[in-house]
Amino acid sequence: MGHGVDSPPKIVTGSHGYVLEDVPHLIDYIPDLATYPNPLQDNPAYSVVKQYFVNMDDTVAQKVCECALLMSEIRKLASGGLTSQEILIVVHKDSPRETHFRRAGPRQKVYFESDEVHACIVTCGGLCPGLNTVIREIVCGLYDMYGVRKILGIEGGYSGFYSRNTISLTPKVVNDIHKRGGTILGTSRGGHDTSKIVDSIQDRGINQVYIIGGDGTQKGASVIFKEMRRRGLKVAIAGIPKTIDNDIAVIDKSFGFDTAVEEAQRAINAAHVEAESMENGIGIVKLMGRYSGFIAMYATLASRDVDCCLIPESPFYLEGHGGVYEFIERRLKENGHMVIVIAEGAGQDLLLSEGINSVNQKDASGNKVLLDVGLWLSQKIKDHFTRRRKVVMNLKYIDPTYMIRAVPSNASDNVYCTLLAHSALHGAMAGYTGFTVGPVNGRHAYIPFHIKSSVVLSLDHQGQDFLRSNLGLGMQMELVGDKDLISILIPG
Ligand SMILES: Nc1ncnc2c1ncn2[C@@H]1O[C@H](COP(=O)(O)OP(=O)(O)O)[C@@H](O)[C@H]1O
Ligand SMILES: O=P(O)(O)OC[C@H]1O[C@](O)(COP(=O)(O)O)[C@@H](O)[C@@H]1O
Repeated sequence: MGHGVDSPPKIVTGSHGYVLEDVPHLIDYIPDLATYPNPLQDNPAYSVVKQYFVNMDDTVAQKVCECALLMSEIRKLASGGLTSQEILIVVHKDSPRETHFRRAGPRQKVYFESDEVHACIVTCGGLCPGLNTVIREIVCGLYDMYGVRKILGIEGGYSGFYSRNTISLTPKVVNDIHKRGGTILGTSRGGHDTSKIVDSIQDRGINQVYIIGGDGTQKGASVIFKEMRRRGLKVAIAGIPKTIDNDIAVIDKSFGFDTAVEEAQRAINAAHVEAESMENGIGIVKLMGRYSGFIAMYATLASRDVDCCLIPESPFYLEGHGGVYEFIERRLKENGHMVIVIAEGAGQDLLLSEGINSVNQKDASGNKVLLDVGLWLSQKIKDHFTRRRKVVMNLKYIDPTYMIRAVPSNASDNVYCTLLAHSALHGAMAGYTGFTVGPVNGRHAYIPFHIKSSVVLSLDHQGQDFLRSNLGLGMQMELVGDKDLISILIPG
């Protein structure tokens, strides 16, 4: 048994350019595994649903818009009873198209007996609203749907596998945790020691590992999976992607993002109240977004109080025609006050060019530590207007980052986390491994690690196109300067 560490990705091709980026399965390296009927079929809740299980050949198209289904094929599928949405998104493996992923969901056969399962859950990296909901739903889903009784919580992220305690998780223990922020398991950066982690999993007899975390975490999960496969262990590794920044291209949305946008409204409201209460009032709010401006942009669009939104994808400048100073001056003249939202990753090049430098500091996981652009911008604006232009202005700076991250997930994220957790555990029970899970065009899919960890979505041009094509509800966008600065004017 066992398999080369560098086994190539499982890619299945079909006619009409169909490509399935498949996920590994335990039988890839342990061929004679027994299968069992899915216990869900005996569950009274499912007995009335005849087509509950996902067909082995169902896959999800990555790009709906590029699907080139012929009308004749659409008619054929429609006559087979599929809805138009299913025709576009869930297709049989023989249908023509580009990249596809295996559709998530419960399978007819499972590769674990209920009392054989010994699962564990770990949360790694930064906090994000919804972590507790995902934990809760993995525990309750395994327990209630599959009759699993042994579920361990690993405390303190990856390093907790070999240096911390574990908690026994039952539906009773996790019952109310979705109402709390953070993660009941604790989390950490750094400390990924593959062989110690895999030893710990092996020594404890764990055979399903649920790993909740961002890009770094999923890279770590991928390495753990490869080592499991090398050792030939019957252990399913399921990743659940977490990023509050919502910057993973392949999935529709990440959990916690909705909550973050909602929570950011409180900071923007406060900035607006402060700004409009004073002569020449300026409220500046820094929001999360290391490499992408999704939170800043969505929070801006949701609020209608924001005049200018600066994101990492669009470089901006301060001085001269088309610069931020000019824009502020005009806005104050027009309206007497203004609100600026800036994503944490925006304008980093400007700080560096001024010699403000973090000596390339990295956090324990190796992520670059960003300079505080919100503080910097606030100071620059104060200096410019009070010293150089002799204008009386009042500036208030709000950085709500950790207040936003620490809240419990909202109702919509709770629903999403529940579905995500269920998709993950159905996949692990069905013997899939080395995958992350997420919605692709509205359908949950199992996505191999190599796809997940390599793509980060940038709003770049898309952001501007998105705004251009979607504004019209009384909002107006203005591109200032060399079409670099995105500013959103929202008539009060
Ligand atoms: N390339 C990598 N290989 C293995 N482990 C990694 C890798 N990158 C990050 N990790 C581990 O993943 C965990 C979380 O990573 P981090 O970057 O802090 O957060 P996030 O998962 O949110 O991106 C840390 O324990 C870190 O050591
Ligand atoms: O202060 P910390 O814990 O290092 O986290 C800060 C980082 O985490 C984030 O909030 C989000 O990270 P994720 O995408 O992994 O959820 C970034 O926007 C930010 O750069």
